Amino acid sequence: MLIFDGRALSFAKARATECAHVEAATAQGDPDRYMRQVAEKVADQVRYLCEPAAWPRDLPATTAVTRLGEGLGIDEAAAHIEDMDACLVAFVGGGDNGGDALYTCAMLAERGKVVTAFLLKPNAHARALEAAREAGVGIVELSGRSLRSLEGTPEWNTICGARVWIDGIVGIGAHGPLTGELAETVTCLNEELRAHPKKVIAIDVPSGLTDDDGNVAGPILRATHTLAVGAYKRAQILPPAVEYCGQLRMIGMYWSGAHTDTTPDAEGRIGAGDLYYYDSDERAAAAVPIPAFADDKYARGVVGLVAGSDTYPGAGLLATRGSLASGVGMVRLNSTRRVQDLVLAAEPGVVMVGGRIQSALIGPGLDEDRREDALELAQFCGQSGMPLVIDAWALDLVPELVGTISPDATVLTPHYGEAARLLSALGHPTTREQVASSPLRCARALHEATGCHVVLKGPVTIVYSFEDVPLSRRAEADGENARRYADTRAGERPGLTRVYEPTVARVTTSWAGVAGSGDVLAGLIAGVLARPAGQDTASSPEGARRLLVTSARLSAAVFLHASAAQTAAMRRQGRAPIQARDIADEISSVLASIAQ
Ligand SMILES: NC(=O)C1=CN([C@@H]2O[C@H](COP(=O)(O)OP(=O)(O)OC[C@H]3O[C@@H](n4cnc5c(N)ncnc54)[C@H](OP(=O)(O)O)[C@@H]3O)[C@@H](O)[C@H]2O)[C@@H](O)CC1
Ligand SMILES: Nc1ncnc2c1ncn2[C@@H]1O[C@H](COP(=O)(O)OP(=O)(O)O)[C@@H](O)[C@H]1O
Repeated sequence: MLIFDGRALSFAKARATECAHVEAATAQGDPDRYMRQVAEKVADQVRYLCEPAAWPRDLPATTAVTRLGEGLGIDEAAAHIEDMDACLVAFVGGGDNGGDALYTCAMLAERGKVVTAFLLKPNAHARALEAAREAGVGIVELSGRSLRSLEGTPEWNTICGARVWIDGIVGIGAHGPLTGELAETVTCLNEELRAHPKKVIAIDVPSGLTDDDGNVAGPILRATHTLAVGAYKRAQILPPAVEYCGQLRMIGMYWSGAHTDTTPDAEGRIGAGDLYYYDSDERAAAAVPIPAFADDKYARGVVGLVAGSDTYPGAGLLATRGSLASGVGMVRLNSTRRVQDLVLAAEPGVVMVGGRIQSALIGPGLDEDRREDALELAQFCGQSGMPLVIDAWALDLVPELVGTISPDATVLTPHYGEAARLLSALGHPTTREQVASSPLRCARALHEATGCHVVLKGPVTIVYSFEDVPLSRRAEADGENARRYADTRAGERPGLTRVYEPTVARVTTSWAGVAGSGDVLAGLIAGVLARPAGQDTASSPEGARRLLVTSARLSAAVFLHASAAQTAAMRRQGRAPIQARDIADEISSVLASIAQ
C-alpha cells in the first residue's frame, strides 16, 4: 500500500507549494486570502488548546501539575487556570509567518481574548498589523531590539504572566540558524520557559528549526504544540529537531496530501529521498486484522523465534509477548531450557518444537552459544524468501549473511549503537553520534549496504522500507512516470516498480527507552509479518508468503509499540517509569481502542 498522505516536505518544496497558491490569490486581487485561512484555523486550534479541558490531558506546564499536586482536583485546577488562559501573547517576525500570527491575534481578539503582539522586526506584515490593531490587539514594537531589553518592564510581566504564547517569529522562510536579535530573543524566551513552563503554539514550525535533515545548529523556541500548515515538514518529524515541536498537528489546507512525486531519481528509484509521517490508527489496525470466521491458528500466522539465552533469558519472554500481541495463531520458540521454562510459566500456549512458520525473528537476548540456531533459521528464510527480522546480537551476523538472506524479505532493527557497528563492519566507518545526528541518512546507508528493510530505533523510530509494486498498480496510480520508469528496469524485474516509503513514527514517551523494549518491538514486527496481509492469503508450497514486508506493515508495528508505551506511561500521568512488559501488555488495549 502506498502512503499518499503524510508526506513531509523540505522547506524549499513547502515554500514553492505555498507561493504558487499565494500568487494565484494575488492575481485574483486578494493576496492575503490564504494567510487568513491559515490564521482562522490556527485561531481555532489556539482556542481549543486554551480550553480548561485541554490542560489536564496535555499537562505540559508545571502550573497544572503543581496545582494538582497542591491538592486541587482536575476541575478546580482547570478552572483556576482558565482566567490566565484568556491572556495570550504572540511573538511576531517580519515575514509571512509573522503575518499569520497577526491575523490569528486579530481573530482571537475578536473572539474575546486579551492579546498582546510583540513585533520583533520593524517590517511587520502591514495589512495583518492593521487588522490586529483594528481588532484591539495590544501592540508592542521592539524596533529591532532583543526582547531581553524589556526585562523588568510591565511588558515583560505581560509576557511572563501569559500562559499561552504564539510563535510567529519565523517559519519556513528562515535561512540557516537564527542570528542577531532574533537568536537572543529566542534564547531569552527559552530561559523563561525553563523557569515557568507555558503552552507555546508554533505556527508552522518552531522558530529556528530550519534544517531539512533535522539537525539543530542554533536556538529554537521550544514548542508544546506545532501546527504544520498544509503539510508536514521534514524537520518537524526528524530527530534531533523533533524534540522542539511538542505535539504535532496538521492544519489541513485544500492542497494538503497532493505531494507525492513519482518521478524517478538519478538512480531510477521512486521516493528514496522522501519521508512520511506515520500517524494513522486505521492503517495500524489494518496490520493486525481480526481473524476471519473460519481462521484456525495456522491461518492467523505462525512465527518462529530464536531468542533468549541463559545469559539473557528475559529477552526470550519479551520477544514472545511482542509476537503474541500481533494476534498470530502460534509462536514457536527455539531457546534454552531455562528460557523455555520462563516463557511457559507466563505463556503456556507457546510451542517449543519446530514446524511450519510464516515469519521468523533471530537475535533478542542471544549469545554466542545460540549462533548455530540463529544462522540455520536465517538460511532457511533466505532459501524460502520468508520474512526474517534480525535484531540485537544477531545484527553482528549480517556481514556473513549478506548473499544468503533474501534482502527484500529481511528487516534489520538496530538501535543507534548497533547501526553504527553494523555500518562500520560493512565498510562504512560510523560512530553512534553520527547516527544520532543524522538517523535518516544512516538508515538509508544501511539499506544501501545490505538491500534490506531497516527499522532504526531511537527516540523516534525510522522505517526505511520499499515495495516492488506491479506495473499495472503503479501505472494506474501514477500514469506515465511509472510506466517510463518500469521500462528502464524491465530486464531487471519485469513488470515491477520499486517504490520507497521511508516513514517516521509519532513521538512516544521517553520512558519507552528501557531494557527489553526493543525485544518487544522485534517480536511484534515478526508477528505482524506472519499475519495474513489483506487479500494476499495464498501460501507458497513452503509455507512462505512472499512480498509481505512492506513499509505499511513495519510502520504499523512501530506505531503500535510507540502508542502502547505512551498509553502505559499515561496511566501514570507520564511521570513514573514503565517496564518493557507494560508495553507488551498495553498493545492489545491500544488495538482495542483504534478503529478496525
Ligand atoms: N510563503 C507564503 O507566501 C505564505 C507563507 N505562510 C506562512 O509564512 C511562513 C513563511 O513566510 P516567509 O516566507 O515570509 O518567511 P518567514 O518564515 O516569515 O521568515 C522570514 C523572516 O525571517 C527572517 N530571517 C530569515 N532567516 C533568518 C535568520 N537565520 N536569522 C534571523 N532572521 C531570519 C527574515 O529576515 P530578513 O532576512 O528579511 O532580514 C524575515 O523577517 C510559513 O511558514 C507560513 O507560516 C502562509 O501562511 C501565507 C503565505
Ligand atoms: N528516548 C526515547 N524515547 C522513546 N523511545 C525510545 C527512547 N530511547 C529508546 N527508545 C525505544 O526503546 C526501544 C529500545 O530498543 P533496544 O535499544 O533494542 O532495547 P532492548 O535491546 O533492551 O530491548 C526502541 O524501540 C526505541 O525506539
